[in-house]
Amino acid sequence: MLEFRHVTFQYEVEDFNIIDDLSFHIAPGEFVSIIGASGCGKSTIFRLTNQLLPMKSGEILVGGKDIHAQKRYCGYMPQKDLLFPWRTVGQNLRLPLEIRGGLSNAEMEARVDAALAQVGLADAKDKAPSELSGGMRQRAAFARTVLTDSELLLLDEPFSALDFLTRISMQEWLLGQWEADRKTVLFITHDVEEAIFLSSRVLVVEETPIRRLTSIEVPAGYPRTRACLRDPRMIELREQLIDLLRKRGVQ
Ligand SMILES: Nc1ncnc2c1ncn2[C@@H]1O[C@H](COP(=O)(O)OP(=O)(O)OP(=O)(O)O)[C@@H](O)[C@H]1O
Repeated sequence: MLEFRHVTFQYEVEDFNIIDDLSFHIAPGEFVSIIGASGCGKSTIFRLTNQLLPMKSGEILVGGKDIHAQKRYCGYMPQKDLLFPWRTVGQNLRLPLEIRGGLSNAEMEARVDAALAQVGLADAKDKAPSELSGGMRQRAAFARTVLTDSELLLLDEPFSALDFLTRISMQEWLLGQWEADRKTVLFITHDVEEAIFLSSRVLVVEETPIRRLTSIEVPAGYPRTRACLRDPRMIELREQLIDLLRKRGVQ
């Protein structure tokens, strides 16, 4: 679904390639987390994938095709929900449909209503984003990301600003969504436990410049509950990942 082929990228103000000849591959329907120390370049991988940044060399393929030959091939959810405060929740969700065009008003409303119902926000359609809790705003932002109709979702620390309990319930909620429609998810997080609870595979950034990602399989199947975190193999993996990150520096 997503393939980096020898991708190199340098920020203009820097004198080195932060991404240096990087190759990796994500299969369709996988849920893969990327973990690594703060500032190591995780979000840069997303910004290259969605063409917010231009690569120096290499190729990025989505669904087997070069990204430059495609539009709307990925949905992107940044760390902050970025709902537009002057639009209602429903109007925020309409945005990707308006940008895409080709749908009647009634069709757009029907899609927005279905998406809101799916994330448990049917009653929030006419509210302002400021009237929602943090968890509700993240669910609305996720619904808007899904309405891009992309098979590939890039979620950049979507729950980092939430309190502990809301975060746990959002993780469970996201797993349920993913188990239902099996889109390909690439998920950046600082939280090792969050990574292993959600993912089938974890990609670890062990060094900057990023030349490779260390891929580690998570020894748990789906459907999954938090009980899996008590499995000795999961506990061992959590400690192994923490050690890997510590080797590189403070998280
Ligand atoms: N526009 C920019 N120009 C120059 N340097 C940048 C730019 N954006 C990010 N950087 C630098 O590139 C490095 C990687 O940034 P990036 O946001 O990809 O890291 P990250 O791993 O996602 O960090 P975090 O986990 O803290 O969000 C950082 O050192 C950052 O200072």
